[in-house]
Amino acid sequence: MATTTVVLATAFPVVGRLPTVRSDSAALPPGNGSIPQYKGQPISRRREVLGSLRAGVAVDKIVAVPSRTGEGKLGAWTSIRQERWEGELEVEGEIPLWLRGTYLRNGPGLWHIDDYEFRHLFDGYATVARLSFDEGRLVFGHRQVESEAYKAALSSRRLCYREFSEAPKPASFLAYVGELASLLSGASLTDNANTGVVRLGDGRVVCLTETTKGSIEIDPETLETVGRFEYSDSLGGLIHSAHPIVTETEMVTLLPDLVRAGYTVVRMEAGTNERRVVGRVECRGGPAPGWVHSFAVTEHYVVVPEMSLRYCAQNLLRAEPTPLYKFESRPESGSYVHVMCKASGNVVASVEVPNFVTFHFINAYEETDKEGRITAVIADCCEHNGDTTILDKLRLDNLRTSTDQDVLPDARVGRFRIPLDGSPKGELGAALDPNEHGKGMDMCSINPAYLGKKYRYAYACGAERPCNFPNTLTKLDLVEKKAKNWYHEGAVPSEPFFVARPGATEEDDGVVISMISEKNGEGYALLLDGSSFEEIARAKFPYGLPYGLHGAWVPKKL
Ligand SMILES: CC(=O)/C=C/C=C(C)/C=C/C1=C(C)CCCC1(C)C
Ligand SMILES: CC(/C=C/C=O)=C\C=C\C=O
Ligand SMILES: [Fe+2]
Repeated sequence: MATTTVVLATAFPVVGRLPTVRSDSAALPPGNGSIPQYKGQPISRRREVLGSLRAGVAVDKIVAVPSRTGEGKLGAWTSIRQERWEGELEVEGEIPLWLRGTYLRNGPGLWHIDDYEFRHLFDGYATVARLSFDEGRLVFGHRQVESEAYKAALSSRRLCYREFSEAPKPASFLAYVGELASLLSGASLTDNANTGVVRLGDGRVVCLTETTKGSIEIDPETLETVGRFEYSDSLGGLIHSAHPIVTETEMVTLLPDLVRAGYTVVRMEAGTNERRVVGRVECRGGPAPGWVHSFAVTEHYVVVPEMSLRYCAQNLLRAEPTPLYKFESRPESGSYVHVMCKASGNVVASVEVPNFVTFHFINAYEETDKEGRITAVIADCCEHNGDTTILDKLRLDNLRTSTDQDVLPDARVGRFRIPLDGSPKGELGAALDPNEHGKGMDMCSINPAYLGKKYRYAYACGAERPCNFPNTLTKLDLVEKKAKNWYHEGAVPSEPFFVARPGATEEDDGVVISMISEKNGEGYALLLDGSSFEEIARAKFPYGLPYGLHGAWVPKKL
């Protein structure tokens, strides 16, 4: 079998081999097929290797690689297994000399086990990419996160744990009863830490997902899996928000309580593994808590969203995915936002708000009157106009096949105003005209120095239509209510990540990093100037990377 070797002119050694590639995703037909059988039964969902990759690709051997001429296509949605790749990239343009440190990006990049294809973007096994910047040079690394779920799939060649939409199918009723027990104990839940990555105040780097056990420490330099991040407290809780708020001193997160619908707000001091309870929010709607992927904080408060898209016990138990996966839409139960005082743990406001759907909060801050009294909390999020269909639009067959159709549902910067005067209702509107960003809106970042404070700029992915996925990088000016957009035909950019210039006094003084998957199957790291939003540098990857979700910045130790 022919393979292509990528040779890079580099002062750094290139470590590792090119990835194992499953298929040319762009050419994959839609369709579901059946779930693999549990406990050694045959895997029944099979597909041919399609497109321009060489036939006979096997998962466990490096037998096919993309060529640099584009004959091996690696779109954003191509499943890739990469045990380790590391090497210096050639840079076009200029990387600012002050940019010293490592950008890490995590995401689900391996969407198959042998011939069995995962269905949903969120199912794939975690894949971390790194860009290390120093003295204007750039080193790239790429590696799988070695979760138990990933290792078990690799060795037994089948799905072994419950992923976001996939679950091993019990072979018999008895096995089903066993499954129920292991779901309740958490034993069957995945630890596939594929959503994001955070650098704790003490320097440890942890990959995360929504299951608590899916907290996995990695080495930011080698990307090696260090081991499971164990919480030393006895708070338990099988799930948590995938997006804790992390500062130099602490990490704050939410633990949804599926039994007594509510959320526990917890804080973990840097340097410890012990979460302590800040307070508890009782849900106002029922019967289960609303799904919480992320939340927001201000200087004094934690903003706890309660969406009417709620966790659903029946759907949690199902092996086959439903259109809303583990959730159900209950608009009649109402939507709420709760505000908890960080110092006392008291809930100081709990308001009903219009129906909303969000994955990602952008930021929040306190509104004050002329006397400096706090009158309200303002919280911004990437809001999908209350429409839950975005969740199903992130199915891989949709992402792979409807690239030229305008099927991305509209979204906006949803701005909540939560009064602190005891009023029963909060407001929700668009922070700027959604046409400014093509009515696509997700995957946001801000200057971290403005966390919880009044802020002006956010960076996110917007849309240039027609599209089936956010395909622009957009800089949002929330004061002027304008957006500047970066777009390249056919490209899929990942979350724009803002890194401030040390010593900067302007909010947008810094760079924005994104990884781009190109239409021709290649890809590159892109650096935009935070202020002008113009390109300042790019560096081509040795092969196109699968799409990734969220990132973190690890400053170079000086
Ligand atoms: C990748 C991403 O953004 C979200 C991943 C979410 C996951 C893996 C959720 C998993 C879950 C289960 C396996 C069962 C319990 C519910 C839930 C937390 C949704
Ligand atoms: C990629 C995404 C939504 C895109 C919609 O426009 C959501 C990702 C969620 C998990 O991190
Ligand atoms: Fe997320």
